[in-house]
Amino acid sequence: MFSKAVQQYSYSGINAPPAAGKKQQQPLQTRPSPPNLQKPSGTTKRKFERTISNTGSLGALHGSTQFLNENDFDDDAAIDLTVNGPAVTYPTLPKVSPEIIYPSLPSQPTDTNRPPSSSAPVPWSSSPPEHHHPHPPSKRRTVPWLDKQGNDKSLAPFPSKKPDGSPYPWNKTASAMKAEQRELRKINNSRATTSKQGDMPDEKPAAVTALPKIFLSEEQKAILTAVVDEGKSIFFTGSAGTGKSVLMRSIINKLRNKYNKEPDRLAVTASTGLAAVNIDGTTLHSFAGIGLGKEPATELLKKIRRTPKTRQRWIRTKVLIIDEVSMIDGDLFDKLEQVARIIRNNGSPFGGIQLVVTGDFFQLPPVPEKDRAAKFSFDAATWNTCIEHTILLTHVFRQKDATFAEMLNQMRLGRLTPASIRAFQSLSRPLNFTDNLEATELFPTRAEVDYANNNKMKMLSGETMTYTAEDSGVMDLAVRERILKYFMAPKELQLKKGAQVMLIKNFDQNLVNGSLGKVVRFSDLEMFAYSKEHAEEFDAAYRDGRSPDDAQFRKMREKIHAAVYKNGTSGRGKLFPVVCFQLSDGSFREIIVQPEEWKSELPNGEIQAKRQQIPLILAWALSIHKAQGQTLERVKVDLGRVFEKGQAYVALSRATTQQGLQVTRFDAKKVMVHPKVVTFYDQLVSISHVQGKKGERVQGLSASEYEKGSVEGREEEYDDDDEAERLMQEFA
Ligand SMILES: Nc1ncnc2c1ncn2[C@@H]1O[C@H](COP(=O)(O)OP(=O)(O)OP(=O)(O)O)[C@@H](O)[C@H]1O
Ligand SMILES: [Mg+2]
Repeated sequence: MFSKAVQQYSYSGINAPPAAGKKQQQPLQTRPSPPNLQKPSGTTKRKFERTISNTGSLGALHGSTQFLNENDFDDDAAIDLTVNGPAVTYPTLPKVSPEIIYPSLPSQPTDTNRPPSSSAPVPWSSSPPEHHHPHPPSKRRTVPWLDKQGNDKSLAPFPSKKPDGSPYPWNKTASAMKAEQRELRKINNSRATTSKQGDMPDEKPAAVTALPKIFLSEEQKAILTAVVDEGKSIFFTGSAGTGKSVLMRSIINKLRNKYNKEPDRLAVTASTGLAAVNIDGTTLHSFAGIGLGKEPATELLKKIRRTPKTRQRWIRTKVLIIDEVSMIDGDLFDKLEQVARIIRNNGSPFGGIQLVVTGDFFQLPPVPEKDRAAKFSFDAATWNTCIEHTILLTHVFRQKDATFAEMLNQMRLGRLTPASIRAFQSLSRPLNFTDNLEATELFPTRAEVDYANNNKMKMLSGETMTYTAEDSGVMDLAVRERILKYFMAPKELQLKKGAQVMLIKNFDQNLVNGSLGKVVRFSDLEMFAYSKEHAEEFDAAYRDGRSPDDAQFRKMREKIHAAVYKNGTSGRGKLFPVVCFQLSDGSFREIIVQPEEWKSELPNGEIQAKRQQIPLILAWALSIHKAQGQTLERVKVDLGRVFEKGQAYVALSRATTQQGLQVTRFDAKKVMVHPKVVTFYDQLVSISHVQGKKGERVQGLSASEYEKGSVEGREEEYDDDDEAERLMQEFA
């Protein structure tokens, strides 16, 4: 590689600046390196040269000397040049003066019968005789490669066996080599099988924000092409589990690549802070710089114009992503559309910005205004002009069981048949799992969630480990805190051995956001690595139930400690939770969980807030708000508590199977669907196929029943996560 570099750059002579008053030497011609260099016959070989201007006597000395590059002899061919055309004449260098007188060296005895140098060493030295040691050492110096008889050991044949008699690898017979390869293959296979049984590969799986390798369906690919290649403004929707989020992550990845030279051309936003952090984006309010966005568009315009950064953001944006659009109010949509046209001085819909919007209007509705009913985005006056294509994803991935998917779809549309109602009511039986991992219970409010988790933690003995998040971002701490408030990862995470936890980051194909597990111990990385390499020995010493003061086990643990901290470092590394996760295929995997990062980022890359925290939350209980978008193998819902429209469907549609779902107090009246949403989707697809069997009346609500829909007296318990949303929007 170097010779190539030399090849490329060997023409640009490096001329030191001339000494003051001296004329700049003509720089050597810098020429493009010729495509190929041949070694000419008979022409002068020129080495890679570097001329140094002569400054002063030392410089004069140097000046007359052609320094060749230290690697010059690496590969002559790479350096030799074809110097076609007239030989280059070089200016004759000035005579070096004054003459350099070298010190004369003492003459050496010229005795001709001097013994050959290869014979035993003669004590010759360049220092004058008088400097010689009066009593030369009696013992002759030994030369490492000569043996006692003075024979050169390096020429002796290499021993075929190691001192312990075993053959050197290169001296192995073919059959010995084969046996060794068989042995190695056996070890690797056994290691592979143990990892299949759920042991974690040693290295920590780096968490990924995009979902692990998932092959998009034809429907998903068609939307991806329309957005990324054709630049269409698309709204894609579908029932829970139809792959909207997976597709949105793929679209964001592709668009981030497309605009990687101008990242501020792509704005990644979502209606809620939680959904925004899930896609490393920011909230729509924050992107727009409109605060809560309650004022009329003219006021919002003033607000935006007062902040050049925000105005610039509007002008630079080419593609605006909006995830979980169902919570965006229709009036706000219209105001933003008007702002876009005016700020960008562009009369096209949304000021010419390409919109990529997804969500499910049957799930969480817009946060209702105090003084008026919520207005869906599709009710916005400008929705139909801004959205060129609306595409419905129909293939449900989350639920493999078609009957269960149908039940959920009827619930989504508010058209439950009596059979489906009976089926849901039959799911009130308790769930029994043998691996002491309980179902995660979903509650409408955070207070109920904290109460349930804390109760469970109190029942665990053992020490509490507290992990405090490392936060960074905008300087204004109040603003930063408001954003961090809606991060899934908590500021303080308290864990105990035996705690039920949920992974809140995608690690790989099997360990994803939503995977459920139990904390089995706390360990530093060295000890964890040892426990993987010496699983049996470690398990025997540390398995549960081994009383710590049992001498036998104490000895085993001391031996392991000595092996792990062999260089005497008593200082154990930081302790992290070791969690045994249950995978979707029923197997288990044990990993050590280290801190991961979440951030809320503006299109220009400005980090509003960033959090480093262990990617786990307590998972005996979870709020429906936080469960939005999650896929859960084991889930419990008390429908008697649910009061917000769409929440029942959001809660139950997290489950992947009926076996993993427990529903108590199922009441079809709680299934509240806004008739406008039904009409909107009717236009997308005839929903006749979900009508009940001939003559069966399907359960549904009229518009008035829907408006009355919220259960009396429970509004005050609004999930304070939504309060956080409201607050967060204030931040914007
Ligand atoms: N093309 C695909 N191939 C295989 N699995 C997929 C595919 N797309 C999505 N999935 C899986 O289906 C489940 C649901 O996907 P995703 O969360 O994207 O659905 P969603 O429509 O966003 O659901 P929700 O409305 O609840 O947010 C996930 O477990 C995901 O891994
Ligand atoms: Mg989703």
